[in-house]
Amino acid sequence: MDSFFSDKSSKILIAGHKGLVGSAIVKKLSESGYTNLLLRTHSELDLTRQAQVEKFFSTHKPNYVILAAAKVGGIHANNTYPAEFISINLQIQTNVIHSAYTNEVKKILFLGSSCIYPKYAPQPIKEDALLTGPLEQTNEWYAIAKIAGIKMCQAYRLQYNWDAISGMPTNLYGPNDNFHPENSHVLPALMRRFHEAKVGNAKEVVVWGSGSPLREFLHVDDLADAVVFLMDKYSGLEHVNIGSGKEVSIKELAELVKEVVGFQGELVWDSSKPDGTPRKLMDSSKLAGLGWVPKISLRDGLVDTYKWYLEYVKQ
Ligand SMILES: NC(=O)C1=CN([C@@H]2O[C@H](COP(=O)(O)OP(=O)(O)OC[C@H]3O[C@@H](n4cnc5c(N)ncnc54)[C@H](OP(=O)(O)O)[C@@H]3O)[C@@H](O)[C@H]2O)C=CC1
Ligand SMILES: C[C@H]1O[C@H](OP(=O)(O)OP(=O)(O)OC[C@H]2O[C@@H](n3cnc4c(=O)[nH]c(N)nc43)[C@H](O)[C@@H]2O)[C@@H](O)[C@@H](O)C1=O
Repeated sequence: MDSFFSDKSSKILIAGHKGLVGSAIVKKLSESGYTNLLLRTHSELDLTRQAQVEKFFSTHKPNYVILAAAKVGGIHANNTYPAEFISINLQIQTNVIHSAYTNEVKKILFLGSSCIYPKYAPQPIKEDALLTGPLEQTNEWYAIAKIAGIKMCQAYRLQYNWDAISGMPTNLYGPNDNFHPENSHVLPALMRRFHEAKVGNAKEVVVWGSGSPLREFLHVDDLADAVVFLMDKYSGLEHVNIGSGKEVSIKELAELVKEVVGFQGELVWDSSKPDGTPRKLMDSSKLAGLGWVPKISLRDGLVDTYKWYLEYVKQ
């Protein structure tokens, strides 16, 4: 009767609402008429602190939780801060999932990442490839935390018959992304570098690695749409892949970002930087079978993101 879609006045906690994913989910829910979103910044509520999290849940009693708060970063950040990536993510997800259960949240959605799968998983990667082989080293600490999150949702579902689900997004991008020069993901890093090179009349831009790795990108507005769809339509033990189904090489991506930004110079490849996993195209046919498909092409999404960057980020 009071399902996620039908009761627009339900109290919904969107943890991490200032981030790339959380902000897109807030926008999607607000546009869809949800009126009772519970939003706390990191400084207002530190999710690594168990006592703070428990107090928040027992005071505010959310009906639903979408967990989009995490320690997140690109290949360099993952490789450089392994202790933070495993410990912060384990703490956040353990505190939030457990307090959500004990405070009778009706449903929780946990977000993992496509890096949970084995480095050499058969492509496109189906959900059942989880734990079938060794992980990519550059992000194995983050991946281990994410796998623990999926397993925690499964364990609570099995023991308590509680509606905890997990979505596995592919590489995401869009407004409110992190544009840090070293710690961000490839797409915002290149957008910023090409923009600064264009403005500074630089002749060349450095791009990391060999350019040969393949990646699958999804605009964050599509991801937010899929998350709301899963909150309403999916209840099951297995996690669900959320991808675009389209992959590009890093070289193709760099050329596309260069074109969208309007940089006229050359690309220089820095082979001292790691390539990471060679390929991680997910099979998102389970989600398609439930009735959800993405809408935003990579080119349109890049144009939209650069427009946002010019309005909100550029110096
Ligand atoms: N971006 C991507 O390409 C992908 C992301 N994902 C997953 O999606 C989810 C969201 O990622 P994304 O939006 O990109 O990440 P962001 O870094 O953009 O956002 C994460 C948010 O979590 C908050 N946060 C971090 N630590 C804490 C804490 N201790 N207490 C409270 N809030 C905290 C951050 O606040 P603050 O900045 O103030 O610390 C930030 O607002 C994550 O689970 C991530 O693993 C999955 C696949 C790909
Ligand atoms: C979403 C996913 O994202 C991370 O994995 P990743 O896909 O390897 O991340 P990435 O976006 O940082 O790099 C993609 C590719 O791009 C190349 N590359 C070129 N030039 C730049 C560059 O300037 N910056 C970055 N970051 N990469 C660059 C880079 O060398 C690599 O070959 C996980 O750690 C983890 O966070 C996770 O789950």
